[in-house]
Amino acid sequence: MKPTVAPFPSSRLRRTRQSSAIRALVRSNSLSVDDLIWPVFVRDGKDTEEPVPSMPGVMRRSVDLIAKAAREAADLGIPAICLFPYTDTSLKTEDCAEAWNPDNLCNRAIRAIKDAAPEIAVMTDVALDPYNINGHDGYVVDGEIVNDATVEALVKMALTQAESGADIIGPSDMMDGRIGAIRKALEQDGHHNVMILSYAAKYASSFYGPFRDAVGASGALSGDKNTYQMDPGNSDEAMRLIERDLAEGADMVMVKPGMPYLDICRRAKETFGVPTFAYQVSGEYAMLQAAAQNGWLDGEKVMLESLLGFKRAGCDGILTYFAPEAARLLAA
Ligand SMILES: NCC(=O)CCC(=O)O
Repeated sequence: MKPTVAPFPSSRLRRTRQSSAIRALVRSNSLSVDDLIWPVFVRDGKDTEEPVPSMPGVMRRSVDLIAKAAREAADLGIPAICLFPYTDTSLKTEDCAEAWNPDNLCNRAIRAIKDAAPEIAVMTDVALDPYNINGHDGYVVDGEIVNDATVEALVKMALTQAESGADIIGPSDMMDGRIGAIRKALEQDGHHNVMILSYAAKYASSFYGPFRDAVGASGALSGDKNTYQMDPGNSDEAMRLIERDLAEGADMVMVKPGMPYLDICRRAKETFGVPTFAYQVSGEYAMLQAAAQNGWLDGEKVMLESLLGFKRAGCDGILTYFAPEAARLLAA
C-alpha cells in the first residue's frame, strides 16, 4: 500500500515526531524482552566461571552456574536460553561420540536448567564442531565433509538432547537432509512437541571468530566451512534452504549472522511468514562492545538500536549475547 502524502504544508511529516509521547504512539516496531534468546557457554567444573576475552561481558560457566544464570534470565522474563558447550580437548574425537553422551556438558546443563528454571525454554545446538577433533560441523573423510554419515550422528545427538529435556533443537550444521531426519526420529521416539529451529540460512561468515574462541574450536579447525555454510553473496539460495527446511518439518527458521544479513531476514519473513529469528553473532557483539569500550559509541544505545533493527527487518526474535543487559534496560 502506497501512503497518501498531502502537499506541503498540509502534510508536515515532522508533526508525528514532535514529542516522545507522539513518537511512541506512532512507532511501528518495538523491542521487548519476549523477543530475546540468550546464548550461553557451558564449561566443566563447579562454581566456576571465566570470561571470554574476545567477548567482553560474556562468561563460560559451569553447569551449576548456568542453572543460576538461567534462573536469573527467567526472572528477567527472557523466554529462552541456548546452550553451547566448551568441550575439553581430551573429549574431542574423530567419531564425535561425546556429542550423544547423555551426560555430556550440554545434556547435564539442560537437566540443571529444567530443575532451576522450568519456565524458560531450553534451546540446544546440533552440530559436531564442539566434539570434532577437526573442528568441523560434520565428519571429515579424506579432507571432505561427508553429509549422510554426519546426519546419522546429528540425529543421535538431537535425540539425547530431547531426552534430556530440550524444548527447541537448533541444527546449525548446514548438512542436507538433517531436518527431515531429526524430525522423523523425534516423532518416532515420542518427542512430538520438541520444536526445531533450523539454522536454515547460515552463512560462511568471518563474524564467528570470537564464538570459536569461546567454545575452544579456533585451534581445532582445519580449513574453512565454505562447502556447507552459505556463500555471503547469495540471497535466492537462502529462500530455497528455508523452504526446504520448512518442508522437512522445521517449526522456525534462523538467519545467521544478523546485522549484515537483514535483507535476508526481511525476504524470509515476507516469503514464508513463519517464526523467523536472527542470530546477532559473536563478531557483531564484539564489535559493538569494542567500540563502546573505546568510548566511540554509546554501548547501551547501539545495543538497543541494533536489536530493534531485527524487529523492523521482520524478525520475531533475536539470539543475542546482549539478552540479559537488554532485558534489564527494557524493564527500567
Ligand atoms: N552454531 C552457533 C554459532 O556458530 C554461533 C556463532 C557466533 O556467535 O559467532
